[in-house]
Amino acid sequence: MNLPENFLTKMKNLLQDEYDDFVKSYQDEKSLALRVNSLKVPFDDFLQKSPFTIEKIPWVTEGYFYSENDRPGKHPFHDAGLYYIQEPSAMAVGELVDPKPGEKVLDLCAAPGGKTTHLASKMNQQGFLLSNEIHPARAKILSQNVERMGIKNAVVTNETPERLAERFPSFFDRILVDAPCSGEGMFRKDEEAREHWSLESVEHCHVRQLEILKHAAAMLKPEGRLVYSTCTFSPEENEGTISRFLEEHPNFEIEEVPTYKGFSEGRKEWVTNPADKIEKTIRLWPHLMKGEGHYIAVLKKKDVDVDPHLKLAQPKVDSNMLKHYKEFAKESLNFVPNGKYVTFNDQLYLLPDDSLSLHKLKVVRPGWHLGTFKKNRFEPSHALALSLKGNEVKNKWNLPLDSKEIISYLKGETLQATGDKGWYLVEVDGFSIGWGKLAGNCLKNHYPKGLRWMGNF
Ligand SMILES: C[S@@+](CC[C@H](N)C(=O)[O-])C[C@H]1O[C@@H](n2cnc3c(N)ncnc32)[C@H](O)[C@@H]1O
Repeated sequence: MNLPENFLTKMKNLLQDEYDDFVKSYQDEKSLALRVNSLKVPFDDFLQKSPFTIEKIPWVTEGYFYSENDRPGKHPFHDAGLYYIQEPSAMAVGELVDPKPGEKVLDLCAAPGGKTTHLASKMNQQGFLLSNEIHPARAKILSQNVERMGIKNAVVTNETPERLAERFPSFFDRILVDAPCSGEGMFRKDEEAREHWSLESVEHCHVRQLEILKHAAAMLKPEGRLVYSTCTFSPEENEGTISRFLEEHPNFEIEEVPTYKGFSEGRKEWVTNPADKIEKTIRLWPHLMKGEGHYIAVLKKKDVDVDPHLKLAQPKVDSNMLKHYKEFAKESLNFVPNGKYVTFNDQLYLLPDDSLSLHKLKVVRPGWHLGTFKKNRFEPSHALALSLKGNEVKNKWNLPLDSKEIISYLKGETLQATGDKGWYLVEVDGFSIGWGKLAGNCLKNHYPKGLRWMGNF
C-alpha cells in the first residue's frame, strides 16, 4: 500500500516506539462489521436468524464483526433494513452520543448515514432527529438510508451549519459533529483518502472544523452534549481543534466518558496550549484494536441560555389528499398513523414531534414519508412499508428467505398470489421489505425501480 511519504514521517515523529506496530497494521485485513437495526429486529431474533458468522464488538451494544466470506451487502435482510454495514470504530461514536428516546438530536455532517441510523436506532422512533448533509448528492444517499432503516422521526436537510444555527438556537439536547477531515484513519480502506491527503489539507480541515463547531455550539441547549469525531490521526484536527474550540468557547468542557479495552487517551503533548482534560478525549488506533483510526471528544455545555424564541412548525396540508390517505389507512392498516401532517407537492409526510418550522430550508425529507397522491388515490410509500410491522397491516405476504420468490420480488417481478384485493405488506422471513398490490391472482410488484436487483442470483 502506497502511503504518503510526509504522512509516514509525521507519524514516526509522533509515535516513536509505537510507529513500527502502527505501520505493520496496514498489512492486516480491515475488520468488517455490521450494526443491527433494533427498529426492525430485536437483537435476540437477529442472532437466531443471522445467516452470517458474527462475533460481538465489545464497545457497541448493536455491533458485530462478520467474516470475510459473508456478503451482507447483497442480501434481502440488507434491503429490509435489518442492519447497517459500518466500520467498527465508527460505531463507538453513536455509543458516546448516547441519545435517549424523546430527545432532540442533531447530526450535522450526516451522510451517508452510518451514525445517523445508529442514533435513530437508540431513539426508538421517539423525539426529533435532524440529519443534515451539506452536499446535495450525499444528502440524497443519506435520505435513502434513513428510509431503508425504517426511521420515522428524522428530518433530512441539505443545509450549511450556519443556516441551521440561525433556525435552531439552543434547541438540541445532543449534537454530533462527525467532521469532514483529512481521513488518515481510513487510508487502509480508502485509496481516494490516500491520494487527496496533504499537509495543507490537514490545516484546511482544522479551520473548517472550527467553523462547523462554532455553529454547532450555538444550537446546543445548556447542559447538552456535543460529540466531535474525526477519522484522522493528525493532532491539528483532533486535540488541536478541540483545544482551540474550548479556548473560544469557555462555556464548554470536556466530559469524561467510559472507555473500552483498546481505546487510548488524547495526546496532550502533541499540541500547543492543550485544553484542560484533553487526555480524556479518545483515540482509536488500528494497531491497538480491531478497527480503523478515529478520534472522539465528548463536550458539555455549561451555561444557562436565554429562552430562544422558536417558531414551531405550522405545516400546510391538502384536505383532499388527507381524505384519500385516511381511506387507504382504514382499508389497509390496523391503525392510522397521525400527528402533524405536511404535504409537499403530491407527497404526504408526518412531522416528528417538536419539529420547528422548516420554511425556506433545503429539506430532502421533512419526516416520515407516508405516500403519494395519484389521480384521486393514495399510494403508500416504500418508507411506510419499511417502518411497518406485520401486525400493523390488514394484509401481508411473507416470503421465506430461502425462497425463489424473494429474489423475484427484489428483481421487480410480479408474483402469483390469491386473496382479497388490495395493498399487501411484503415481508422476508417476517420483516417488512416493500409493497405489493393484489388483484386477479397476481401480486403486482411495488418494490422501487431504483432499488431492484439486476442479474442472476
Ligand atoms: C466524515 S463524513 C460524515 C460521515 C457520516 N457521519 C456517517 O457516519 O455516515 C463528513 C461529512 O461532512 C460533510 N461536509 C463537508 N464540508 C462540510 C461543511 N462545511 N459543513 C458541514 N458538513 C460538511 C461531508 O460532505 C461529509 O459527508
